[in-house]
Amino acid sequence: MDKSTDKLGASQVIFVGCGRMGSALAEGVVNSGRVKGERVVCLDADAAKASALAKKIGAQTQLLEGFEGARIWIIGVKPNDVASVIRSYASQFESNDTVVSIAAGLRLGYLRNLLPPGVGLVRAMPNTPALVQRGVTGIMADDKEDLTPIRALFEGVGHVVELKAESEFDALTGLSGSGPAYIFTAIEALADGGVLMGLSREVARQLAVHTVAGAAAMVEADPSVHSAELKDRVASPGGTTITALASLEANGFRHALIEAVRSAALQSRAMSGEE
Ligand SMILES: NC(=O)C1=CN([C@@H]2O[C@H](COP(=O)(O)OP(=O)(O)OC[C@H]3O[C@@H](n4cnc5c(N)ncnc54)[C@H](OP(=O)(O)O)[C@@H]3O)[C@@H](O)[C@H]2O)C=CC1
Ligand SMILES: O=C(O)[C@@H]1CCC=N1
Repeated sequence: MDKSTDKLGASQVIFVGCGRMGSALAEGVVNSGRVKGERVVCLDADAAKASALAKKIGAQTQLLEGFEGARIWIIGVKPNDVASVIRSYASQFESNDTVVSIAAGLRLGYLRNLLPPGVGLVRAMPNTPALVQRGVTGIMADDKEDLTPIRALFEGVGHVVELKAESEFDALTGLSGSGPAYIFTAIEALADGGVLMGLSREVARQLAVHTVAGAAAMVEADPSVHSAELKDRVASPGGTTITALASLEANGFRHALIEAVRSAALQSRAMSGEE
């Protein structure tokens, strides 16, 4: 274990809000082995939801008593609930603690005003593939917060990108935060196409998911090869692929994806109160 994972492993990680993103992170973090289940606490307005998750991952449902190490609070409630949740825990935050907000649209300045002085603050935007350790998370510290253990936590569940300007969170949210939903829709539509052309649903699903995973793995394997080159290698002159690519262009495929990222980013910006 290196120093960064050491520091994380010695921490208590508290998930406030164990919904879709909070539970994916909690499960991914424990499965990564970087934090032991016994050091993880699951809290939710719905106690049964927190208990079920805690049971699944060997975590706790109450803060660890007498714990003197650093504590990382992951605030995983809806953006509209973040202020009231932070206020309700404010008296329990200590100077060794770091609060991590994963809420879309909420700026560090807004969050800082909710916290008692001396408490660390980090903004993060993960995505749900964290559940299977294939997430990607943007992180940024407020002030001079030590990002080492937070980086280690999110690296346990995938790739981490450290942002330098907070305005980049809007674009990152539109691309990777919301992005899994675009790809799930693409997988569903590809499978639908296969079913339309006579495949069984299960065979079509397998073909769609492995095609997307395989193409992504190729792009990941060699960053020096542009994805356009990989696309060209599939398209034979006068063949099936170029015929399909022409159809995608005619139907605004690229434009649809660009606009998806842009509109989600603009929504993230609007949620921050900036237009
Ligand atoms: N879903 C995603 O892919 C991503 C989400 N995010 C961010 O993560 C956050 C959560 O989103 P998501 O997981 O989708 O939402 P969910 O509604 O699935 O989860 C939020 C959870 O918080 C619980 N909750 C509400 N109030 C409190 C409270 N006072 N104390 C403790 N728990 C509470 C909710 O309980 P109940 O349902 O009973 O109200 C629910 O279980 C949002 O801020 C979102 O912007 C970030 C990246 C990706
Ligand atoms: O849809 C949302 O607002 C959240 C943030 C990114 C993904 N889900």
